[in-house]
Amino acid sequence: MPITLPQLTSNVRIDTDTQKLLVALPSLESRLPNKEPEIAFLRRFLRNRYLHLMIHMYHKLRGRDGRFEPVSDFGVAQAADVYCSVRFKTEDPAVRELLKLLSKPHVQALLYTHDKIACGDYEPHIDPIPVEDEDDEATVKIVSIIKKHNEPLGATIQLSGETGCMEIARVLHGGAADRSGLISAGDELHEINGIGLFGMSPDEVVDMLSKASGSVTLKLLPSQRTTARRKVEMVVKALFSFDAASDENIPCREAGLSFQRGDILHIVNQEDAIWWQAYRHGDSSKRAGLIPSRHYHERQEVMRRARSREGRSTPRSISPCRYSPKIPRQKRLRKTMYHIVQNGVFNDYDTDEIPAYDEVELYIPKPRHYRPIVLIGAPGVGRNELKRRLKASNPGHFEEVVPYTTRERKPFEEDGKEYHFLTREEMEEQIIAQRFVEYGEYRGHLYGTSLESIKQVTASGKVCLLAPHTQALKFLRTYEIKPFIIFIKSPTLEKLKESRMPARARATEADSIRPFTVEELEEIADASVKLEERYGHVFDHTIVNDSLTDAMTELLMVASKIEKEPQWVPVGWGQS
Ligand SMILES: Nc1ncnc2c1ncn2[C@@H]1O[C@H](COP(=O)(O)OP(=O)(O)OP(=O)(O)O)[C@@H](O)[C@H]1O
Repeated sequence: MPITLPQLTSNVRIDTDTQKLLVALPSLESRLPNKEPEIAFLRRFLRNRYLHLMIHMYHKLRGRDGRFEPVSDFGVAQAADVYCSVRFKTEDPAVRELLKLLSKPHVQALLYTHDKIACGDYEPHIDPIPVEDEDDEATVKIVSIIKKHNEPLGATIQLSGETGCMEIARVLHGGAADRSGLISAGDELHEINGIGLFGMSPDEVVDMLSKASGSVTLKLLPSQRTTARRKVEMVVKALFSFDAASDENIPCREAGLSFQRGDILHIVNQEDAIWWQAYRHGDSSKRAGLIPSRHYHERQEVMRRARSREGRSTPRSISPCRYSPKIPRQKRLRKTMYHIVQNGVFNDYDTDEIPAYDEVELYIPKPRHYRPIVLIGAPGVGRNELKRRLKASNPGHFEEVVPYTTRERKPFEEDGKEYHFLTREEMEEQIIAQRFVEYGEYRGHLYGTSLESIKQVTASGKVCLLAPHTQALKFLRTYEIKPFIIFIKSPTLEKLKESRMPARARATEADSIRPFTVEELEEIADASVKLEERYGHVFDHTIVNDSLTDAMTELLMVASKIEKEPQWVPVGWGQS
């Protein structure tokens, strides 16, 4: 394809050296008759306006026409600084515009060129790369990696602000680069399979690397940094879900590790403040990917919450825990015995805390010392029904706690059987001492579930069953209690309507059958979604209570599993 160059215009002065060359061209033509097209190209080139502008600039810089003093020679680093300090303030349109500008390759190239010139680094020079010289082995390293088809190199690459060279930003644990043991963060990457990378963008290099398979040879200049690699390995439960493909800030999407809330991850590297490295538990290759650091996730979440607060027209919505279907009081009394009292102590669990990762360890079940099973769910979803059925499936093995009350004992009641009876003063004292996981008042009497009675059931060698209010979780999730929390989830509204029609509701207690209104069912479905959103990170298992038979089968299966199989628990719980 012919190359057309802009023609020289009259306002650019041709320097004397170029003039001499132009004058010499005709004699060159006569001596090289078969090179006419090349000489014609050279003529056009020598008359090109941009060449003369460049020569003009060169003379200026060399001081022939007076000197320019640069204000700074680290524009690239300054731009990177600015980028990092404002990258999270994306709600501001001016910041978004700035980030866009700073990410443009031509702006980066301009800054890079500026810095080179400002440093006086414009003399042509070729880096000596004494590859074959044994004495200089430490200067350049040639690494050959056998890479499977489609296998990533396992390293991220960036353009160094300091040197302008392509460099290894991080080596991903377990990847091809890591397995070679020869590639480190900070190494300059100069060639891939003999092809020089000068002038290429990181994306082009990544593309080139991903296409290469079989033996891939890299020429690297070792990093001068003396980073003793800190080997930290930590097993965590992810308390949020992450989709690498939709994160705008991830340095390399392909290197990201997407995960779901509840997944168990092995974090193998936390050197980077923003991107940690982890592999999923059970992944036999142990090849790590990038995951958001705790700090980065918290910042993102704070921003997301702030945005959603701005976008909300009504004031802060009430906690899903406070949702409760409008069940006639009399019937409610029979079933739940008491209402939760809102109290400052409970409120802080639902929560400004941002769940990120919970460090976990394996808990090995012990014979005759079972973790209490806690059924959590929207009021009316069926927690108590399932709890009753589970107890009925093996009454000698499963046990409910005996609640406390301040009401008068009836003649047929035994203290410690139906209730533990306390005076109001005694019970209030115990409430203040935080001995109750939940309590409430009904018709002038206090009712509550104490931590002590849960411990007693466990100590008796039975599985303690609880169906408390969500806010009790704060008191239950302790090393001493070690609850296994099962979320009883509402099915879709349509399915809820089908299964909860009075004719179909099959309660174990005949008097607990009650008709639900459509409004109540809507509240159950809605509260269930909100509960899962807010507390999902503490649930160990989820059962959708659509068909009672299916939900029961699953509950029995889970209950048997937790007595036999090791489980991930918060670190510290597994010790005894
Ligand atoms: N899967 C189901 N199909 C049909 N009916 C169900 C199902 N699960 C529960 N029910 C019925 O729904 C009603 C409410 O259940 P349950 O009392 O267990 O709710 P809950 O979650 O304990 O709520 P509350 O806190 O109000 O007691 C009961 O009549 C129960 O029999």
